[in-house]
Amino acid sequence: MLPFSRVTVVGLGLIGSSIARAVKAYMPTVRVIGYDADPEVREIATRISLCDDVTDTPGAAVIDADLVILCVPVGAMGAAARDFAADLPADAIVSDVGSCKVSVVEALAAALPGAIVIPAHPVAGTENSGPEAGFASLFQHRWCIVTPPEGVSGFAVERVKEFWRQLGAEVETMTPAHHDLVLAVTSHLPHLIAYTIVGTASDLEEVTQSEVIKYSAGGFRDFTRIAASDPTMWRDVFLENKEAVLDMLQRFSEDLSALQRAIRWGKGDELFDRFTRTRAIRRSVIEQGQDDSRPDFGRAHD
Ligand SMILES: NC(=O)c1ccc[n+]([C@@H]2O[C@H](COP(=O)([O-])OP(=O)(O)OC[C@H]3O[C@@H](n4cnc5c(N)ncnc54)[C@H](O)[C@@H]3O)[C@@H](O)[C@H]2O)c1
Ligand SMILES: O=C(O)C(=O)C[C@]1(C(=O)O)C=C[C@@H](O)C=C1
Repeated sequence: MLPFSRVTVVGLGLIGSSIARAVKAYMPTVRVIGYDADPEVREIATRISLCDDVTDTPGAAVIDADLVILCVPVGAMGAAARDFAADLPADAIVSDVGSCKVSVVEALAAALPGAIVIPAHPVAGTENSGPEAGFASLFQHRWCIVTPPEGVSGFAVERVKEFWRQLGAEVETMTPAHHDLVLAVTSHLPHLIAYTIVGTASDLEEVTQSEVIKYSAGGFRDFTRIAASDPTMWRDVFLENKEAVLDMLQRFSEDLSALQRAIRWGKGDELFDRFTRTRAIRRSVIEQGQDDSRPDFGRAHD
């Protein structure tokens, strides 16, 4: 059974446009309405028929919705929700896809007092952004973490979970604080490291820009993909998940210093042990089906 029949997507970039495409592909009878603050994005969304309708105001987009999903940068969630608050039907469920949850939960509670808000985070994406970057299969076999507030209706939570299952995701539930800690180490810190290493390489006076490009065949190339991720989105993630990221960064710096010492003092056993442990982690990631390099895994564009 369909959990919703009228879905509104606010923010028609990579994730919003992927949701719109996935709803059309996997729940074809559901009506999808879209809104984006950027008129150029609205124009593209209309031209490529992303939704059944793209409205010029946020209020018109939500007026008869039973699910509204905010797909804007995490620092813009509160403002985007305030823009449609007056027109939101009382029984509509509001959700979001933000990469961190504690600050988004607070922003949405302040912007939409009394509304049913059930946040979620599909742990799936790419380094690209905008309405033309999305694809329907993005969420297939990927995790979607739902962070329901205490006291919210179990039936409403189940509808949001079922929505994500029908888009192909595996659903998990967590508290917002636990989500932010886990994602700080599995997603936010890796992005910070990628932004740093690519910046460091391009700043080296002894190595020319063309050499960085020419010889970036292996590990560095993978870092450049991550470091090409959207600057607005990631600026907001680091500012809004500040405490958890700083906590993980502190641990990372300590571990990096230990490796630095091991290299300086020629402690080969220490390096070997560490690399053996991390190789085992990579192998269990692959065994659990989370290997992005598999051609059949999640990323196949439709
Ligand atoms: N990119 C990823 O890999 C990824 C994965 C999972 C979750 N997320 C989360 O999804 C959200 C969207 O990310 P994205 O990658 O789709 O970004 P994107 O840049 O592709 O799209 C964001 C869209 O939001 C619009 N927007 C900004 N402020 C707005 C407002 N106040 N009202 C209406 N529209 C507004 C922008 O014009 C833009 O079109 C973010 O919260 C991000 O943390 C991203
Ligand atoms: O695959 C990528 O390009 C991503 O960065 C996706 C990724 C991640 O870190 O896994 C990025 C941010 C999200 O909130 C969820 C997914």
